[in-house]
Amino acid sequence: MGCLIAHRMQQSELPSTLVHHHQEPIRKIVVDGPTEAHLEALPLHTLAHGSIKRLLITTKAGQVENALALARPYLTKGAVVASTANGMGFEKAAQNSIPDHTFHRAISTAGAFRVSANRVRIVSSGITRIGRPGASLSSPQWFKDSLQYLSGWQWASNIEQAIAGKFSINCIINPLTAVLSCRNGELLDRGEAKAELKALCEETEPALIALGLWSEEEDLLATVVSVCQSTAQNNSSMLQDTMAGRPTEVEFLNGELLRRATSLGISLPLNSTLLHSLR
Ligand SMILES: NC(=O)C1=CN([C@@H]2O[C@H](COP(=O)(O)OP(=O)(O)OC[C@H]3O[C@@H](n4cnc5c(N)ncnc54)[C@H](OP(=O)(O)O)[C@@H]3O)[C@@H](O)[C@H]2O)C=CC1
Ligand SMILES: CC(C)(CO)C(=O)C(=O)O
Repeated sequence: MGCLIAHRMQQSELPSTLVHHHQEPIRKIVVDGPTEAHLEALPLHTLAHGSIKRLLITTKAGQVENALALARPYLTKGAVVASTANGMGFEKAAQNSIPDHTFHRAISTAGAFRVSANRVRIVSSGITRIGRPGASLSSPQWFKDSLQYLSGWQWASNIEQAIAGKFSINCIINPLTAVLSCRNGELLDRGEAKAELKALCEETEPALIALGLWSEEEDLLATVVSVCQSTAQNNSSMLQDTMAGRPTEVEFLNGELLRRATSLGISLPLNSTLLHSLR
């Protein structure tokens, strides 16, 4: 995600620096998109303390807190910080690691994945909504000066809605594709997968509604089916993580859903089984 955004900023001639948490610079990252491009990533420690005015953190949900703690000395007073991570349940810890700064969320339908250590493939640039949870502000000046120039980027005065919508869909597609080891589209093509998809939606939708994360007017199964169709060839991010032996974001999806549902006395056995098999 970091390379996708850095690439888009480079194309739009918006000044940006791609920074990573390792010791040495990466001189050449190849970005495969409609055209091939190259990026360079600098180690965070080579920047001057107090020099970052705007920071987009593009780690997985479980790494946001640690990445922010590393970045904190490099932020200017009043710096704007945003995370592109999916899922829920990491926001409080993230905000606590940068008490003097405001934490934003960016929710994206983009698709990019690492083909190898220094090669990234962009599948789609998608739509990215960014906003400040808990504050319904109109588009701030820093957004108008920068990210507004990236096509597909929008200011969201109600970012919670975008977070909840993506969370709900990811709670269904991601664990099922990871456990069944199939592409998103195969959830619809394989009979037993389709039955599991339907059963998981039936269990999850009332809990999401009770938690205020999904609207009664929307049909979760129909929405999920439509996302599976439009991303049929994708390996979901959770399947990519299990295939690469990386930790998944399941704790911030089904894990967080189960914690919230339990607090309302709702039990979700299918979600619980998926969580335990992916932990
Ligand atoms: N990829 C996509 O198309 C989309 C991704 N997202 C979301 O964006 C987030 C990032 O996804 P994605 O880019 O695919 O994930 P990746 O795992 O590909 O990249 C995460 C990056 O974070 C780095 N990292 C890990 N730990 C730390 C740390 N403690 N401090 C600083 N950097 C760290 C990793 O470096 P290293 O591996 O070297 O440790 C890696 O470069 C996820 O939450 C994902 O769900 C949302 C929409 C689309
Ligand atoms: C929508 C979906 C399932 C697309 O692959 C996704 O967001 C992910 O893989 O994390």
